[in-house]
Amino acid sequence: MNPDIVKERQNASFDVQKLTYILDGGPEKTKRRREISLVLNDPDFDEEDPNFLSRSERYEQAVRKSAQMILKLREYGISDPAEINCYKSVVRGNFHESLGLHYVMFLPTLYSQCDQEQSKKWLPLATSFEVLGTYAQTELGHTHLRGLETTATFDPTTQEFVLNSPTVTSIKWWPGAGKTSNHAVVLAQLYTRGKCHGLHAFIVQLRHMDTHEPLPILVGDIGPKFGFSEVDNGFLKLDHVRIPRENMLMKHVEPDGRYVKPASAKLTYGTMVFIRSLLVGLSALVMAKSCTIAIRYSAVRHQSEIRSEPEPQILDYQTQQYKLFPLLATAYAFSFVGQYMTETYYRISGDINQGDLSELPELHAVSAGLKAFTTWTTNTGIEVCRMSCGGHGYSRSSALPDLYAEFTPTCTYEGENTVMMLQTAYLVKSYRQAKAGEQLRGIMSYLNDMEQRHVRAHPASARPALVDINDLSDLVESYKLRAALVESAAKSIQQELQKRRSHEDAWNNSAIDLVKASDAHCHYMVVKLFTDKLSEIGDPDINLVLTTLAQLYALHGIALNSGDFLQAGLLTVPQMQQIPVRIKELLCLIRPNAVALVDAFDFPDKVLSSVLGRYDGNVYENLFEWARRSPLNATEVHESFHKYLK
Ligand SMILES: CCCCCCCCCC/C=C\CCCCCCCC(=O)SCCNC(=O)CCNC(=O)[C@H](O)C(C)(C)COP(=O)(O)OP(=O)(O)OC[C@H]1O[C@@H](n2cnc3c(N)ncnc32)[C@H](O)[C@@H]1OP(=O)(O)O
Ligand SMILES: Cc1cc2nc3c(=O)[nH]c(=O)nc-3n(C[C@H](O)[C@H](O)[C@H](O)COP(=O)(O)OP(=O)(O)OC[C@H]3O[C@@H](n4cnc5c(N)ncnc54)[C@H](O)[C@@H]3O)c2cc1C
Repeated sequence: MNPDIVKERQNASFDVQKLTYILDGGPEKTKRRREISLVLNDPDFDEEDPNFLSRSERYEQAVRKSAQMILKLREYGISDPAEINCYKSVVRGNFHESLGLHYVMFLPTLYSQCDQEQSKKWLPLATSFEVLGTYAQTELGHTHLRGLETTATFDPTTQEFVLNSPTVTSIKWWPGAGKTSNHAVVLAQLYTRGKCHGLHAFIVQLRHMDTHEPLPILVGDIGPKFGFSEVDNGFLKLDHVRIPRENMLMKHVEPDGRYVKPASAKLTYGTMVFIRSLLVGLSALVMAKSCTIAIRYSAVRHQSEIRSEPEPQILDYQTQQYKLFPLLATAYAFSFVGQYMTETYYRISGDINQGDLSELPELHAVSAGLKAFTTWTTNTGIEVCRMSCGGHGYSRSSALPDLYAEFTPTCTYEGENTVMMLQTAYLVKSYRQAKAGEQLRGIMSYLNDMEQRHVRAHPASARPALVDINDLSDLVESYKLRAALVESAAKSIQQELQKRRSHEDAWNNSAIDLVKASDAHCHYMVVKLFTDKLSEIGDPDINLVLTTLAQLYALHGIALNSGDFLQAGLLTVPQMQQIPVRIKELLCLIRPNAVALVDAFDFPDKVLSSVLGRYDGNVYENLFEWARRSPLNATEVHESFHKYLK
């Protein structure tokens, strides 16, 4: 064990184990997660580092791993969805699996959209992995759902739908598992009796069940990408492909071609809401991994000098702390927001299953906004962690390049982040309702008292100084008032309408304000949920250290967005000048607990897969060993010497 890291652990002021329990949701859950993590000792999962493999080898390795996972899940009797998720995230490490989409999109779509008869047919096939599925929605030319071109035309004479990609731009593009899957959920515009009824989901067989040869359908892999090398993102061109009427999910077409409206057309989009909710938790996980690597490495890396003494640990540099500790605070904040998002998703989708759709718009708005907010923040955070590790952060051995490459598409898939932030129509609507005197419920209820607060952009000098910057509840209150930026967005729309612009143009001309409002709303939610969590934590040592992190999260956010807080008169200039001073004090308070705080995330070394983030801190000898495994070192003299240099 590296002596620096031993010393760090001795300095901790709280019980790491107890904090792990809080993150997991209780000691029983930690125990179970650790039992599941023992699978890492299984020699069947001993794999070569994918960084040393070609794309084709990586794909093959991923398929093998996916198949092994299925067999082992059966062998170990793991069937609870949360436990399957835990098992997979342990085995998957920092990469994706080839059957990922089958689990996260195909199966959930079947579960939520099959009627009884369809469930009876498709669920046994899909859960036994005879049917391997993908989710084909995006097209070469479109992702905006109303603009999708693929058609499904009902033919009552044969009781079939005819699926067609009429143009190049309508070719399905991106669906994972282009080579792996034999079925797809295809999203297409439904036509029956000559009328278009919008987007619906259909199950389409793509490949022969025994030979895996494609049916008369053009299907394949779209080629190498920024990351996602394990995943065969695919293309799919359908040329008048016929499928039985029974393959339309939720069966909205009667045998005579009559269309039966669903309770809400948006239920077809349910799987996206599910994944967006999951991505909030994934952001927390990846931020926590990145911080673990960068903070452990910063504790064992010595460089330069502060005083004329031996080289200090780089974690002692104030600037290093300023780079990493706000991200550490973010990892904790997002962990609690992830827990909230999961609970909210299951609560509201439970109501939806019972026929109560009243909270669907809020679920959509919250999941879209938090997905965008947390993935954007995490994406930039991983890169800060990588840079903070200097040159060794650039090596794939650090895992940080892989974490970045694998995570960055979360900002794009399941709804591009700007587009997701623009799903703030709900915010503006809520604002208008509150202004009209309606009492809002839930997370939007803070808009109820906006009129009394009169939060508007007028001179700070005309306002009382509301905020004690050392008081978390005051900080939550100022974030809440900043979230009233939605008022500016609503006003911008109003002004555009007064200039006789159409509603659509007024919306587009106010889009920057709308995204800002959405961002401020999400930021408020994160600060509030983090603060609320503190009241549940009885252990005084843990409460203290998490309160310090929550304060840092809140103040750092204000420092980054100082213009908003000043403009709205929520803070005075002298208070604003106090914030960097307080932030520096908080960095000093966090410093002795930094390693213990990342230890509490409890990532086994095999899951982190990072030479820099090793628990024992023995970085240098292992870096050397890792480099020696590079395929370029397989021979002492590379063949290129004989071919070109000699
Ligand atoms: C603790 C650790 C946890 C770890 C968990 C790990 C789990 C692993 C996670 C997964 C990881 C890896 C796997 C990765 C696999 C990659 C998957 C990628 C898959 C995809 O990308 S699939 C394709 C996704 N595509 C999109 O998301 C498209 C985005 N676009 C849209 O959604 C829509 O076009 C739109 C922008 C929302 C607009 O829709 P539409 O044209 O219908 O819009 P309207 O303007 O007409 O809106 C009408 C109305 O409907 C409301 N609305 C829109 N969407 C929804 C919805 N989903 N639900 C409810 N309501 C919705 C909208 O607000 C309007 O309301 P209004 O009329 O104004 O009241
Ligand atoms: C790794 C990966 C895996 C994927 N897996 C799948 C899958 O399994 N199945 C599937 O169906 N799809 C999948 N996708 C596709 C993914 O869902 C889309 O890429 C995503 O929805 C974004 O759409 P787009 O690529 O068309 O971007 P575009 O919508 O073309 O975005 C380009 C730019 O235009 C801007 N823009 C677009 N619309 C607006 C607007 N209304 N207002 C303001 N700005 C706008 C965006 O902000 C962005 O800056 C995957 C994508 C990736 C990268």
